Amino acid sequence: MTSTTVPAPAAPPSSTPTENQPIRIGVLALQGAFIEHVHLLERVAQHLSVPLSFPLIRTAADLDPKSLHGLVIPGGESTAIALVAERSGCLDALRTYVRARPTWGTCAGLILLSQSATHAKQGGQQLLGALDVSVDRNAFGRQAESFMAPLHIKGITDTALDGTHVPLEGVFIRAPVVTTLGDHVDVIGTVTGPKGDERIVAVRQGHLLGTSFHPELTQDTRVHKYFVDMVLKHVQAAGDSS
Ligand SMILES: NC(=O)CC[C@H](N)C(=O)O
Repeated sequence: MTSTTVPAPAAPPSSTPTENQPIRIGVLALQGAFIEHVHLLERVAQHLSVPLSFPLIRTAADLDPKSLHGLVIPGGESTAIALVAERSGCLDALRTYVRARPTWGTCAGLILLSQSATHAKQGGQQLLGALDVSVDRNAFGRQAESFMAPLHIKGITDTALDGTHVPLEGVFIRAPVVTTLGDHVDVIGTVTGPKGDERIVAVRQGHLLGTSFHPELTQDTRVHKYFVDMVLKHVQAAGDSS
């Protein structure tokens, strides 16, 4: 496993029970835009006093819930990620992991986390099934119909320190939308699509986060900070950093 560690800057001791052990947030690196997530997470880590590391996750052994505190499943192609996961023998470990620890799926990652997906390939597409939603894959059309749109996400400030309004920039590339929701799923973001209709593009279900856009392709670290905070709170609540 490749690992990137960002040393914590000299700062007052944190209340997080890390005992100098880094909190490890993995990025699934089977296919897709994984390294971009590592870069944004590293930028978030530079502003925190807690030591964090961001291992690239490729095997079942990498997915030990005792030593991996959170996981990002990147965008890419959900069928390809599922296929590689199956062939490399980590699909079941992923299924177990995402039920236990904070996991954020972006775009293809959201599709993988969900319980069902339309436009799944004939013969079925392997999903992790932890997030109680159905998604419509490629709901906005093909690659050429990719678009950017301003977004507001519940729980993420869109007011800058000087009081100006700075919405997140949503990058949608062959993006899915959430079409049905289980009782425990909160809608935290919608977007007005190119055809003027309001679509669900960000959801939260306890320790799971799903976004159909790509914050890792922008310079804005707010969604990554939101997820890091989710992981830190989960570690604190569980007292399981060792
Ligand atoms: N940018 C993306 O991750 C696209 C996901 C793609 N629509 C899929 O089905 O996997």
